[in-house]
Amino acid sequence: MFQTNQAYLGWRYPIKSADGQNTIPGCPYVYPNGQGNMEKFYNDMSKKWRSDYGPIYRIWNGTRPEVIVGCPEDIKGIFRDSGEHLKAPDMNAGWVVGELMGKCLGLANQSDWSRILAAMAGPFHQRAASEYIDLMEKRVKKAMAELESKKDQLGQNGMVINPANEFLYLPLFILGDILYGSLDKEMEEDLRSIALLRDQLWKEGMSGGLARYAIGRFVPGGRRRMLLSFHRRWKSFNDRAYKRAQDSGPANAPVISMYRSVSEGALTETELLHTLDEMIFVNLDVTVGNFSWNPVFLAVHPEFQQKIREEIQQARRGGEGALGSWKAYLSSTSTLLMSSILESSRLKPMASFAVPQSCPSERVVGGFVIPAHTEIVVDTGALNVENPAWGADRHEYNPERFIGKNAVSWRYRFWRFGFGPRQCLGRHVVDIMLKTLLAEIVENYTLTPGWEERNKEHSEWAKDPEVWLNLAIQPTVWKKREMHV
Ligand code: HEM
Repeated sequence: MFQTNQAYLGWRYPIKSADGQNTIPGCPYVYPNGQGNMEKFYNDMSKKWRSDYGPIYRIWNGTRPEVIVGCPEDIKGIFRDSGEHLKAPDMNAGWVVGELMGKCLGLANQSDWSRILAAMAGPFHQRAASEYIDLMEKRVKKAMAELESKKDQLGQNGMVINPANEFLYLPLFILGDILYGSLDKEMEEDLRSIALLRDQLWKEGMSGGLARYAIGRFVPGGRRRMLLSFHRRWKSFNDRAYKRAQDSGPANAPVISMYRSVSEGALTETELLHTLDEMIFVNLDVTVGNFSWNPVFLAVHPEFQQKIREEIQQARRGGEGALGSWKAYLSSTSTLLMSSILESSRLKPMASFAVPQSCPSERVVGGFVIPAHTEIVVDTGALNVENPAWGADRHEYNPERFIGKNAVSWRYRFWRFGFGPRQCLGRHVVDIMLKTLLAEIVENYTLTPGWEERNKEHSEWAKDPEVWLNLAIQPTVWKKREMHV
């Protein structure tokens, strides 16, 4: 059966070199999941596959082919019209993932994409992002105070911190405040507990098997019950949040206009709930994972900690060379604070592979003819780290490489929020969120490594094997700085 599948899939999805002589290299199909998503994300096979097959190759996500690419020239040819791309249905992960977010903005195509975007983008425009700084600072200070209150458990000589544990719900609450108008205690608790259920379902979905193939829908049992419970609770939470915002919340809470779009027929209820899921839950993991490496790199590099601290002190004083005000500092994209976030995301991209998407027309990529509608995936490490354009020190942590440079200069060689006309909707807001949190930490604490084997290169640092994204597990020691005691 395996041989037949392999031969059939090769015939069904031919990908040949431009001269027709060679077939694209890549992994053989393996029943039932191919190389997705456990191999691709959880086990992060990127280095091995790159070394086995070269810069462009094919894997199987279930029985769907995915072409992996990682050269800037290829990325440019593929993503210049990303607004016209087709996203893989349900991320090629199967029906459970589809039930959670299959109709969200990030997986919608072409005219559906523009329609959902028009209804959901309002709160995430660049000009809106800095308006959330007060709200973010309030949430960050609350999270830090909670951390301080655990000091006795965590140790007087410095707290051993795993940011993924301590700040897990911070982005959830910040996004909740933005979307629904300041969350109350009950809503916080509700969101926290729905997030736990959602996390269980997501893991099921990503593990494949019956959660991938449609037949699994008809298998009674725990998975179906969990899904039903999640759908019921998620809808009920949003309906209540909408009603609260309408009756007594801020009149401009975005949830109000989003619900209005549904009643006016511009958006279906499922599109609304799936996009809110994407914004709140999918991006909770993404944001925490992305943030988690920052304290780890800074702990190993006290010299950059100190430089960022000096920059912060100058901005606080509003002195010469500072950016006028604290909010202007947090909004700026040309500070060392921002550069350190960029450098950490460069060396530890949010995931080893991007979400699959296909071009509406044939493309010749790396000498191979990729037929229209073939799903393409970016190998983020090949692009962000291995590409020689980053220079001889490309494997080193050096935030200053971004200083004085314009984002256009790394447009197709740095994967973070996607490429071309279609990119992450939350990018402006999330950058300010990350800067607000990191500034608070660096200003108030000195960070040192808290893990064994400190002399290991960062390329050997393990990521959390239980999580599909790149999530740091190296604990750091945070010691309160004297001047603030
Ligand atoms: C550091 C954190 C984050 C990273 C690294 C990140 C990265 C990404 C990436 C790579 C994409 C896919 C772009 C593509 O189509 O190729 C994306 C899409 C998206 N992100 Fe983010 N994201 C982050 C946080 C957030 C947050 C907090 C939100 C909340 C609003 C958000 C909302 C979205 C949405 C709605 C899309 C789909 C956009 C579309 O297809 O038009 N993201 N993000």
